[in-house]
Amino acid sequence: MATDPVNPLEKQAPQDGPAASAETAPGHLVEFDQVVKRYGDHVVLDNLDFTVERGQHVTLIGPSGSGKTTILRLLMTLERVSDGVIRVGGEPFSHVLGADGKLKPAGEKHQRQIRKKIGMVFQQFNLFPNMNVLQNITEAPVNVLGVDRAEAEERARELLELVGLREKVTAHPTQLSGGQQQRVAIARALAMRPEILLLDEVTSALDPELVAGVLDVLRNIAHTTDITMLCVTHEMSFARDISDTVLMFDAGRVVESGSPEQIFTEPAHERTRGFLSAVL
Ligand SMILES: Nc1ncnc2c1ncn2[C@@H]1O[C@H](COP(=O)(O)OP(=O)(O)OP(=O)(O)O)[C@@H](O)[C@H]1O
Repeated sequence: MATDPVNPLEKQAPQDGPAASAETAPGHLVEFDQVVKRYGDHVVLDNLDFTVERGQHVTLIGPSGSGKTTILRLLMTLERVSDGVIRVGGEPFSHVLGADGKLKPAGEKHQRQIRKKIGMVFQQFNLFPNMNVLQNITEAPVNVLGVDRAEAEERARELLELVGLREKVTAHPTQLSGGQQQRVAIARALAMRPEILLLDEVTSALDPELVAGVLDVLRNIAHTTDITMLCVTHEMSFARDISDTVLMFDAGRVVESGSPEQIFTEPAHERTRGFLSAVL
């Protein structure tokens, strides 16, 4: 499919299977419904409720250990809920509906199907060291989604343009700076045409002088595409720029949520005020 070279994310190709039906599914794109995550006796997420709407940019802020990364890891099925239900596109993600009408923990296959809607960029870029930039970006679309190679390469080039690395098509990861590698990782996540992009402290592992370039790329994506974003960041000015909603976490719960203006200018909760005064 031909895509607009300036904004390759604007037109999302229809996907196979459940993902296609989720395109039209009513309601929240992501829903955490009374989600509990425990490690032994340690309650990391405590009856957590929140929703993300299609096209919304939601940022999770809060002190270290408050559970932000765990939320993204649950969505990537790197962890399982201890209790409660996560829904994506209206479908239970962590559970399936049994013949008896009751929800039971979902199997790997169900989770993999729904996970196709989700792309994630981690702190560490984790590019394949033996592949060049183009191969890194096209590997999963071709081998996981079965996209035609020529089509995947055309899209990869458009995405490289979007992240400002058009001239690095044949470079290998070791020939790139950390910031450039992270921009390739962003392109790689977008190449899967996710409905939701998860960003987990994507600049934390970068040298300070490389942070701005990566954040500018993400600002551009946030402002010029309609992709849904769920972002964990310690970069407060970035959170302010891209978010529709900011969720302030403490001890596995949302203590306050609101627009960036509300949260950063007039935080209502004492815990938010304390956190912001420490980090701003
Ligand atoms: N595999 C694990 N086993 C035991 N405890 C864990 C595990 N993973 C995370 N935790 C604990 O869960 C809590 C929440 O961790 P999480 O990484 O979600 O916090 P966070 O808010 O993202 O913190 P940070 O801002 O430092 O990344 C922490 O107390 C952490 O030690």
